[in-house]
Amino acid sequence: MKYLSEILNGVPATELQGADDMQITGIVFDSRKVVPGSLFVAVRGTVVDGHDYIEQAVKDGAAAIICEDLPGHTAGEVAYIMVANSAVALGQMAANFYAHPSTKLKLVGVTGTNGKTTVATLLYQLFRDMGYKCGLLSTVENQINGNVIPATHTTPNQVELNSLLNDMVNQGCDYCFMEVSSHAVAQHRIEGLVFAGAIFTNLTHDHLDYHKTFDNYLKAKKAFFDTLPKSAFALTNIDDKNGNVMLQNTKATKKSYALRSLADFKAKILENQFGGLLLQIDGEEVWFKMVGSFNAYNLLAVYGAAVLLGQDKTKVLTSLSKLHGAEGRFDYTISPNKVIGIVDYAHTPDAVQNVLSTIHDIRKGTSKVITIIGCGGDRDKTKRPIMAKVACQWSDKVILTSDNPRSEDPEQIIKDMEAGLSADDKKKTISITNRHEAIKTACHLASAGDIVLVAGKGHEKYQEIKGVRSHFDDKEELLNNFNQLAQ
Ligand SMILES: CC(=O)N[C@H]1[C@@H](OP(=O)(O)OP(=O)(O)OC[C@H]2O[C@@H](n3ccc(=O)[nH]c3=O)[C@H](O)[C@@H]2O)O[C@H](CO)[C@@H](O)[C@@H]1O[C@H](C)C(=O)N[C@@H](C)C(=O)N[C@H](CCC(=O)O)C(=O)O
Ligand SMILES: Nc1ncnc2c1ncn2[C@@H]1O[C@H](COP(=O)(O)OP(=O)(O)OP(=O)(O)O)[C@@H](O)[C@H]1O
Ligand SMILES: N[C@H](CCC[C@H](N)C(=O)O)C(=O)O
Ligand SMILES: [Mg+2]
Repeated sequence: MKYLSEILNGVPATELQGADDMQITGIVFDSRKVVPGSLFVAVRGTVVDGHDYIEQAVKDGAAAIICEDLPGHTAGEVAYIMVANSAVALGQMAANFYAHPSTKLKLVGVTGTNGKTTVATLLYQLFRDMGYKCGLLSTVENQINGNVIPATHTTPNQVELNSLLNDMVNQGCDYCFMEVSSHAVAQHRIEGLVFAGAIFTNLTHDHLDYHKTFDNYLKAKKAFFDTLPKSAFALTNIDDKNGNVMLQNTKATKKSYALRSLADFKAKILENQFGGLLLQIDGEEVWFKMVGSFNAYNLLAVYGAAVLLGQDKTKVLTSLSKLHGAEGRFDYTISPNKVIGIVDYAHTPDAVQNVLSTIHDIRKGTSKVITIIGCGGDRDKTKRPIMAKVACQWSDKVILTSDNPRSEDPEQIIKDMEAGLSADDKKKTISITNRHEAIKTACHLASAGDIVLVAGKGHEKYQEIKGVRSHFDDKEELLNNFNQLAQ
């Protein structure tokens, strides 16, 4: 319980109707979750407008309403507070409600198209290995000192975020490492948080369904850096063509990392093989368990952030060299028949290209690469033909299949992918809508030494078809097929 006046502290309200000395049981932005005493925040969404549910919220006992426009009919006993942007106010109020937990630990956010989960997870594992209490907010899962709290989003909403940070503070965490998705920035989910540092990984094609243009997508990422405080660090990948843009208007201390350009943190790849990466970082030669040049960037970002957080360089490198990163990222296994299976979360054109070029660089001369790939439904349609094309460019055989068609027709998604293929590409492509059958077929086609890449779902444990999620696990499917073929 908190007084409404405390929750409204620092929130620029344009108009207040009613009293602000009432007690609030909780902040909700979904009318279906209103209970007596709730503060209901009407947010304009991508599907509906929360303002249309104000009356329902009042009927269900909401004590106060935050809105951008006053409803035509207002109830006398309810307080109505008008703000310029409800989502912004929601962030500020959630931070007030939980007494600003982000200021009671060191909060580091990671943004970029690819690598967020990997970098945030490595930082979490690293700092725990170095003896700190830590929290993690990621696509795969949220964690507090090793306890798992399931995640529904890459970046939680304003209320959940502050509630989780508050739990971390209560459990003595020194650090929280979190992913900051572009959706989260655009929807103001991080409003009201105070960051100790921000990391930019890269920016390539994704989410144009939501942001409409690449420029809007870039601006969403940049907005995160623009709002950092002076006390924070802003660490950017200067090899990325938009790396510098992130630093343009930030008040934070500007730092960079790179493999190719001049930077504050530099690394060089000495060896890249299935066993891991040998990197020269800051003059030290170190073996890491992570595979692929893209992971050299991730490791370097983690190293740079750890040093900027005041950690000892040698201690960081020693710990980091033992870590495996996040589940379902370049996760490889060798079958009894000597086929190499790789499960990876590549679901953007750039990630597919990175993972396949890594496989290309480190495979043995005669091995064939068989790629199983699909594209998500209700997501950016423009990446579909490109992902299929990239998969064909870098594979000997490609099986197009389903990856969470959601509300869309899976066959149509595959057709959208096929549209990117030339006649030659089509010769090495098969389309099998059922992902289980697609993985089975790939395993049957593979011989000793060949590589089967199952792309796009990584750690996910479900397949969502027509809004229904059923259990599905790429790694499990791969292992079952490998074992059956060995009998
Ligand atoms: C496109 C998108 O990002 N949508 C998010 C958004 O929902 P929305 O704008 O569609 O909401 P809406 O349905 O229009 O409703 C508007 C408002 O009315 C309210 N409402 C609605 C119905 C009702 O009966 N009563 C009521 O009060 C809703 O609670 C909401 O506040 O705000 C919701 C609350 O925070 C999110 O749960 C929801 O995430 C959806 C489920 C989603 O799938 N998001 C994905 C795309 C996403 O956010 N992904 C990124 C990662 C992407 C990446 O980097 O790869 C993430 O951070 O997870
Ligand atoms: N630094 C990187 N550059 C390019 N590709 C990468 C990089 N790191 C990882 N990838 C590729 O992207 C995939 C997703 O990685 P990861 O889960 O770390 O990214 P993410 O940014 O968290 O993704 P999401 O937006 O879905 O949360 C990996 O499985 C790999 O194929
Ligand atoms: N965070 C990404 C994950 C995509 C993963 C892929 N398996 C899919 O379902 O499209 C998104 O929600 O767009
Ligand atoms: Mg992620």
